[in-house]
Amino acid sequence: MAQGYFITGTDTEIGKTHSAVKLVRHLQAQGKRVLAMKPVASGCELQPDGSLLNDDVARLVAATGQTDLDLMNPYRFQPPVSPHIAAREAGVEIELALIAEHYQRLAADAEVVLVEGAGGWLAPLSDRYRMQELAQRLQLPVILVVGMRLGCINHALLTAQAIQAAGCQLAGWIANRVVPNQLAYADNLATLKQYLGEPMLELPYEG
Ligand SMILES: Nc1ncnc2c1ncn2[C@@H]1O[C@H](COP(=O)(O)OP(=O)(O)OP(=O)(O)O)[C@@H](O)[C@H]1O
Ligand SMILES: C[C@H](N)[C@H](N)CCCCCC(=O)O
Ligand SMILES: [Mg+2]
Repeated sequence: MAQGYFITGTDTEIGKTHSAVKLVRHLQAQGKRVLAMKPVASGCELQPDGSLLNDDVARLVAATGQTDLDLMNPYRFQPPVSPHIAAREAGVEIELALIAEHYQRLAADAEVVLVEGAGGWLAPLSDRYRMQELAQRLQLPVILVVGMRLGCINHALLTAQAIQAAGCQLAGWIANRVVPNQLAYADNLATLKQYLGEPMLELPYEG
């Protein structure tokens, strides 16, 4: 059975997928078989064959080589809005049990499974569930991607506090440089280290 990780972030669009792809490649370089999961994706494009494809999913499968997109991404919605709104508009009830079943099937076939949330830690999936409940249900340690920019210290500490309060394990965090020249980057990083410990990875800005 694979070791799984739930990848969350300080916000949407701060590099969860970017970081997940880097982690996939890093683990593959160690000889590990890695699979990815994006259980719920909003902001999908309609394909010529009528299916929906999310860019995160495309980027993850390009790294892992997965072919079963229904298994890794059971829930997809076209509008680029919060998943609970997209699901409600589509008349879909997101079921954690179904996601857990898909996760188990991926985990049976890999050494590491990376599960990317959507948005941040408390982004809603429905009126009942948020990303937090999904991570709890899958019982996965959490990797927190911090999009390094002004305001990220507050967002990172709030998120870390919520992860711990939920009884989840913060396995590590990634300092992802989403802006080219964050003022006082080194001091920001040092402050985050004081609270969160060493990051597992520091990713450069790739402009
Ligand atoms: N280190 C980086 N350097 C340059 N660009 C980056 C970096 N990290 C992320 N980006 C860019 O920022 C954008 C958002 O990144 P990404 O899609 O990984 O965010 P996300 O947190 O996964 O968002 P979502 O909540 O939609 O899943 C992308 O265009 C990505 O290429
Ligand atoms: C469409 C977007 N790129 C993400 N996939 C979904 C972001 C959800 C954010 C919810 C919120 O916290 O307001
Ligand atoms: Mg993403």
